[in-house]
Amino acid sequence: MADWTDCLNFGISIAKQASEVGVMATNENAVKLKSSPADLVTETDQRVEKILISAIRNRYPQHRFIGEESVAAGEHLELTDSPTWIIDPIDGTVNFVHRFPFVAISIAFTVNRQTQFGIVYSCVEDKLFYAQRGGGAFLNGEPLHASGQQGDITRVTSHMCYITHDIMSRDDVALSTMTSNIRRLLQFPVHGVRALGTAAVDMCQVATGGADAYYHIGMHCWDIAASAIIVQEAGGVVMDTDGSEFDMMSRRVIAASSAAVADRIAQVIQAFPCCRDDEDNCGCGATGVN
Ligand SMILES: Nc1ncnc2c1ncn2[C@@H]1O[C@H](CO)[C@@H](O)[C@H]1OP(=O)(O)O
Ligand SMILES: [Mg+2]
Ligand SMILES: [Mg+2]
Repeated sequence: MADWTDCLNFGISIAKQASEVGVMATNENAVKLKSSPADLVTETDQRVEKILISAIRNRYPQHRFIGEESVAAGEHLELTDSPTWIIDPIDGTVNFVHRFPFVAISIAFTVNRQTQFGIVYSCVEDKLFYAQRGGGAFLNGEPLHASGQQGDITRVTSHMCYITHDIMSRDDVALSTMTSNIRRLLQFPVHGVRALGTAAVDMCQVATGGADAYYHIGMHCWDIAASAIIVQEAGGVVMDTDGSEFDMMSRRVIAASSAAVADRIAQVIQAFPCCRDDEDNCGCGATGVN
């Protein structure tokens, strides 16, 4: 089996460099709207993606890329069997613009469409989450372990802490489904609900054991691919919101401390129409969700 450790180490070093010269070096206030008032892009997002892709391309000229800002600029999104880097240059752009201190660079690497490693660098916190397939998950070099929480409602100590998401869509159907899902989740024994404003770092909280579950519908592959393998390698579970196998292109994810917790969430939440990442005009009827 091929060993992708060199690529992992290279990805870690360029994520840190791009954070230093791009994310942390910039006070950005030139903002453009994308799909909704919560979906923003700045020149720094675009610059950081260029820094990452040109460094990787220089070192690995045969590799392919799926980058959030390249796709936004019109590049076709297609995951093939070739080695592919899936990049979110700034996860948490709204935070970045407001200087709310959670922004991350998220990088996943796939071969034969299977994720080999994931890197989430939380720039302001200087926290480096990473995991390689079969090699465990780490935070700044220390092993990560999901909580193992089973969601046993008879024990106060087993009450869960959920991480949830920002509601970024302004579409009526999506909004009412998401808010009613939060009400449904609060019927479980829940100690607290949190959201940091970056899906990648939110999901990594499940890998640390600090949160027991995260779910969302409407993210893109670059938001969740890296943190999904980090959760799995920390002993957590990722699945589709309908309970089926996790598919990074489906834009639906539950990340949880155990299969029991993930299953319970899958049973209560409702989905809303949302086109797959790898399907143009899928005809699902979604409006304003992208
Ligand atoms: N259409 C959208 N609008 C706003 N945020 C989105 C989004 N799709 C994904 N997100 C992600 O949702 C989280 C909170 O807004 C972030 O991780 C953000 O990623 P981004 O910052 O890379 O856009
Ligand atoms: Mg993102
Ligand atoms: Mg982004």
